[in-house]
Amino acid sequence: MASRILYLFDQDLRLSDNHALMQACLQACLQAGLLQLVAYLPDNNQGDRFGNLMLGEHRRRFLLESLHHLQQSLSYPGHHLELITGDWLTGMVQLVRACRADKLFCSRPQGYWERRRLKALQQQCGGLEIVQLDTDTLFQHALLPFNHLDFPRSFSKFRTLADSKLKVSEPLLSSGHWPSAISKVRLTPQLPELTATVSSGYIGGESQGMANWQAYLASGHAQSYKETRDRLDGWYQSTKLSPWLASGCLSVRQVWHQLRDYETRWGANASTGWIAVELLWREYFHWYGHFFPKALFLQKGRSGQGLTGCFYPERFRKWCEGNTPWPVVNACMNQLNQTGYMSNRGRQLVASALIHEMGIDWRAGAGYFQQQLVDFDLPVNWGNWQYIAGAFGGQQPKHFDLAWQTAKHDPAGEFVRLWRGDKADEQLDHTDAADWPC
Ligand SMILES: Cc1cc2nc3c(=O)[nH]c(=O)nc-3n(C[C@H](O)[C@H](O)[C@H](O)COP(=O)(O)OP(=O)(O)OC[C@H]3O[C@@H](n4cnc5c(N)ncnc54)[C@H](O)[C@@H]3O)c2cc1C
Repeated sequence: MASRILYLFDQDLRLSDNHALMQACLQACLQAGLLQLVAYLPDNNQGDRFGNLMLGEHRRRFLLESLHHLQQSLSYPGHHLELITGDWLTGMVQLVRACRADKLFCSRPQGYWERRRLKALQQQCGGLEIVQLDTDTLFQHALLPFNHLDFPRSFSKFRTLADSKLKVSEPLLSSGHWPSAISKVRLTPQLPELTATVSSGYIGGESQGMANWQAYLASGHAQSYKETRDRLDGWYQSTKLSPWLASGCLSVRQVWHQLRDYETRWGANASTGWIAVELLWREYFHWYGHFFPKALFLQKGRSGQGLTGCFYPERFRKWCEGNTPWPVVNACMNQLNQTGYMSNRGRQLVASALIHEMGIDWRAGAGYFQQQLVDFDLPVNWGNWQYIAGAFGGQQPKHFDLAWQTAKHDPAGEFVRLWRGDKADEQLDHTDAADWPC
C-alpha cells in the first residue's frame, strides 16, 4: 500500500538543505505515496513559573513571517501548509487521523517537552511511524566521537574533537521531486494575516535570511568580526545570523560552507575563523541539550554546581523593564524589549547583573529571554545562562564588572543615551513606609 506521509516543520522553516524534508519527499516518491505538510504556531499565552511567556511578540511575528514565506514557496510545487495552533497534541492527533497518515517525518526536537509530546503522539496514534532527523547541526549524530557518558566537559575539548575528527558535510541539493498532496483542500485554519510591521532588519523567511547573510559577506565586515563582535550596537557589528539559524530559515551547514568559500575567495584571517568558532559554540550547546535535555533547566545544571539565586519579584520586574541602578543594563534591556535583539556582550552583562548583582535565580532571566528574543534558541539560550551562573560544569561563574565594561564598550555613553539607560530608578529595592512602625 502506498504510504501517506506527514511532514512537520519545526525548527527547520526552509526548503534548502533540509535533510528531513528531503527524506520524506524521497520516500513518498519511491513508494508512489502522498505527502502533507504541517507547521505548528504556538500560542503566546502559556507562561512559566516566573510569569514569562513561552513566546513573545517579536518571535511570534518573525515565525509568522517565516511561515508565510514557506507557504508561498510550497505553492510552486502545488503544496500547502496545514497549521496547528492551540494544543499541539490534540491538533496533531486530529491531523494524523484526517490524513490517515502512517508516517511522520520531522527534525529531531531540541527540547525535553517537545520530545515527550512526540512520544505521546505515537502512543495515541498506534501504528504511526515517526522518523526524526537532524537538520539544525553541523555534524551528524551517528558520527559523533562521544555520547552522554564522555561528553566533552569544556568547549576547548569539544573544539579539538571537532577539528580533528569531524567534518561538516556538504549541503544537500534539492531533488526537485515532490509527491502529490494527500489533501488538496485545507484541513486546518489558515495562517493568521501579517499585521505588525517592523523597523528592525529581523524579517522572517528563508530568502530574507540568505539575503542578509550574503549582504554581510559582501560588506567585507567578516574581515574585522573579531574586533567588532563585542560592541554593544550596530548592524554589521556581528553577522546577525541568529534569528534565521534559530528558526531554521537558514541551514547552519550551508552558512558554514559559504563562509569557507568566502575565505577561499577573499582570504581567511582570525576574524573569519572566529565566526566559525562561534558556530561551533552553537553546535556545542546543541549537543549538550541533546544529551542532557533535563539538566538544561536545572538550577545547578548537570554538574550540581553553581549559584543558587532566589526570586525577588520587584527586582526581577525592574530588570525586565530596564529600571535598575546600572545604566548599561537598562539600555540593553530597553533595546531587547523594543527590537527583540541584544548583542552578545549585552546578554552577558544583563545576565551577570541578574545573577550576581541582584541574586535572582538565573532561570527567571533565561525565561524572559525566551519570551523576548527574536532569535531564541533553546539549548543556546539556556546553555549560555548556565554558563554565566557556573551551572554548566567545568568552569567558574562569570561575573562581569559593570562599571569597567561600560567604560570599555561605551566610553562616550552613546549607547546608554540612545537606549535611554540613564532614565531609571537608582534604588534596587523599595520598602513600603506603611510597613514600618512609627
Ligand atoms: C545569556 C545569553 C543568552 C543567549 N541566548 C541566545 C539565544 O537564545 N539564541 C541565540 O542564537 N544565541 C543566544 N546567545 C548567544 C549570542 O549572544 C547570540 O547568538 C548572538 O548575539 C547573535 O548575534 P549574531 O548572529 O550577530 O552573532 P555572531 O557573533 O555573528 O555569531 C554567529 C553565530 O554564532 C552563534 N553564536 C554566537 N555567539 C554564541 C554563543 N555565545 N553561544 C552559542 N552560539 C553563539 C550564533 O548562532 C550566531 O548567530 C546568548 C548569549 C548569552 C550570553
